[in-house]
Order: sequence, then structure tokens, then C-alpha cells
Amino acid sequence: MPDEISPYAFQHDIVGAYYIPEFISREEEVHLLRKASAPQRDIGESPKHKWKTLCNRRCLLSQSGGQVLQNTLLKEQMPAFLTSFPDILSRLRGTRAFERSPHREPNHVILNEYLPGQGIMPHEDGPSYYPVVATISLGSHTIFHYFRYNPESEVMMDSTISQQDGKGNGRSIDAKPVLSVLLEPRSAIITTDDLYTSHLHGIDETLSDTFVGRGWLRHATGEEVLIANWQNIGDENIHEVVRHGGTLTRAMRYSLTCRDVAKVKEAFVVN
Ligand SMILES: O=C(O)CCC(=O)C(=O)O
Ligand SMILES: [Fe+2]
Repeated sequence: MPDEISPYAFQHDIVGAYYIPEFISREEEVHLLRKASAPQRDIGESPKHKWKTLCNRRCLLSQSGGQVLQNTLLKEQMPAFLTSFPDILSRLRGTRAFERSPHREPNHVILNEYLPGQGIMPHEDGPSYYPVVATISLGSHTIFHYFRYNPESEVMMDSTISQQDGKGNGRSIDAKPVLSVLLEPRSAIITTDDLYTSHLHGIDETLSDTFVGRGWLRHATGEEVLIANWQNIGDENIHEVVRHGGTLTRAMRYSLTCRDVAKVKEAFVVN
């Protein structure tokens, strides 16, 4: 990864995650939240940026930059709210995380909406995208877990989840995360390398997150898991709870997931 992004790596065994607190300002967050939470007026007003509900995700989703069909982006113009204030795309270019991606910047952005208690099942983002994704959080913290598949020969008693891998093969997943990260509102997390290509990621469906101190989270599996970036947390209140123990309540959260689709086809526009 280029120098710009390497200071945002944090201590853990697997390479490929970079956490940037305060990637956008509070003022920018308020502005984006207003856009995101008024889908009829802003993002959802044109048929191109319609909200969809995905049953396995239990979140609303709006795609910008176009639809991805058969690994190909049917290109449309990015809505102004992503390129004006704040200019998220040029800020992401500045991290140089997309330096080696085909278009050297994201050309596809998905807006997800999570009510408190909603999450997203462990999944891979798949082969349509170049293996780097930047996720910007708005409105609430959340906990992002990365998982690994169980090795073929290994039968794990606690692996309660299974999922199709990138090649469409059903595989079981180790329920204990290999890496857990706290995403603060206004932060960006960049996932790449091995974490993108051979791991899954997901968010538990929970209304709150309880910490026992020094970065340890009480996880749904009953085990305690360490929040790998707990010493990089910028918000004083959140840091205090994670450091000394306590509970953080989840609020409505929006995320912008920004990726580069290699194959692009100009969409045919009929006026
Ligand atoms: O909302 C998030 O932080 C993650 C969303 C995600 O994993 C996805 O859209 O593929
Ligand atoms: Fe994802």
C-alpha cells in the first residue's frame, strides 16, 4: 500500500485493513445524513438511484455510478452529493488506496441503511470489484467483523454459519471473527489484500455493544474478542467506553461502500 495510507494500518495478524477516523467532518456528516435519509427527494428521486431492500442484508441499498450486472458496471453519472460537498471521490483518491485499481478511483458506490438492531450476514463482496473497498460510516458506530472459512477438512462445532464463497461453493464459516474493528461515525475503513480476497465480513444484528475494558468486546458467540483498532479511536466518549468498559447503543447508521468495477459498459440513455 502507498505511504499515504500505511499510517492507518493497525496492529493485527492479517494485512489489508486501514482505519481512518474523522475521514469526513461533522458538518459534512450532517449534510450527507440529510441527503441519505431523504431518499425520495435526493438519492432515490431518479429511477437510477432507487432504494432496494435485499432480504439477506436487511438494509436498504441505493447504487450510484450504475448497476452491476454480470460483473459489468452499466455506467451512469455519480450523483452530485458524492462529488461536491464533500468530494468523497477525490478524498479517496488522496489516500491512494485505489492507486492500482483499473480506474484508480471508485466508480461504484452503494449506500446502505441500517436501523438499530440490523446488520449484514458474513459475505464476500465478490469478483466484480477490484479487491479494495472503502466504507464510510455515518450516524452511528458499528462493529465490523472479518471471518475466515473453515479449512475443508476441519469440522468445527461452533461454525453455525455457511456461505457460498467467491466461486459459488458452499463452505462453512468459523463463527469466531479473525479480526474485529470498531467503525466510528465519520470514519473510513479500507479493506484490501487477503482480507478482501479470502475472508468474509459482516455486522452482528444487535442493538448495543458491550465492552469489558482495554478494547475487549463481549461477542455474540459468548467469547470476548479484541477490537483491533481500539487504540486508534478518535471520539473521546467512544474511546472511554472501549477502554474502561460499558455499553454503546447503536443508532441509525448509513454506510457508503466505494469500489472500482473493472468492466464498464456505457449505459444506453434514451431521452
Ligand atoms: O455497511 C457496511 O459497513 C458494510 C456493507 C457491506 O459489506 C457491503 O455493502 O458489501
Ligand atoms: Fe460487503
